[in-house]
Amino acid sequence: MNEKNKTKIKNAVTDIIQAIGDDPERASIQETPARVATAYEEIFSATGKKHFEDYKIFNVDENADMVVVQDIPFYSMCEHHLLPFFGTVNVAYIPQNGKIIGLSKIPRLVNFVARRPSVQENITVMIADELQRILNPKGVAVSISARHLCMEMRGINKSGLSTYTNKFSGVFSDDHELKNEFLQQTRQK
Ligand SMILES: Nc1nc2c(ncn2[C@@H]2O[C@H](COP(=O)(O)OP(=O)(O)OP(=O)(O)O)[C@@H](O)[C@H]2O)c(=O)[nH]1
Ligand SMILES: [Zn+2]
Repeated sequence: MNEKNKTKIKNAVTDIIQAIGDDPERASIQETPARVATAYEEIFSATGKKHFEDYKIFNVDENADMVVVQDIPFYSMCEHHLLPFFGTVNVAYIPQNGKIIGLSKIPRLVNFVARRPSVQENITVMIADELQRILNPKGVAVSISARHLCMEMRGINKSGLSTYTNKFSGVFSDDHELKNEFLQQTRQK
């Protein structure tokens, strides 16, 4: 993020502090607008970026049946209230022609997708679509369990609700046994 946009965030946060009835000059919050700008720079770092680029493809002789990376933590911000939603993601794919990706790149892909204002459904689909684009595997499965603070600390005010979303493509959408194997292995609480 460039300095001009960080300054915009700082000024906006100063206005918000004033509008909620606090004093931006109060000693302990004087640095808050700058802190929020730095935090937003990180939290929203992938805003507007369409494609994940930070990966290498490896070729192996034998195809694994199913590669699963489970319980990947994520944090995002809902695009309706700019409040956090967070939880865990499970990602599976079935390689094609021995094409695989470094395992660490899957949590990196999750971060890439999450670091923008979004909704849970879009994050779920975007992770699946990016993996499909990168590897052209036989199939991709993504499931997300998340808590939404906009439902917990305001509005409906219901604590502890979990929202579950799934996206299946390729063989995972055609083969019910495979889909169930994924869902059983990754069963989310
Ligand atoms: N489908 C979906 N909805 C979401 C997500 N995050 C937040 N929402 C919902 O987005 C909706 C926005 O609805 P609005 O009626 O425009 O906003 P609101 O008046 O603040 O709604 P309440 O939260 O019901 O008070 C709410 O129902 C939220 O619960 C998400 O990831 N997916
Ligand atoms: Zn919300």
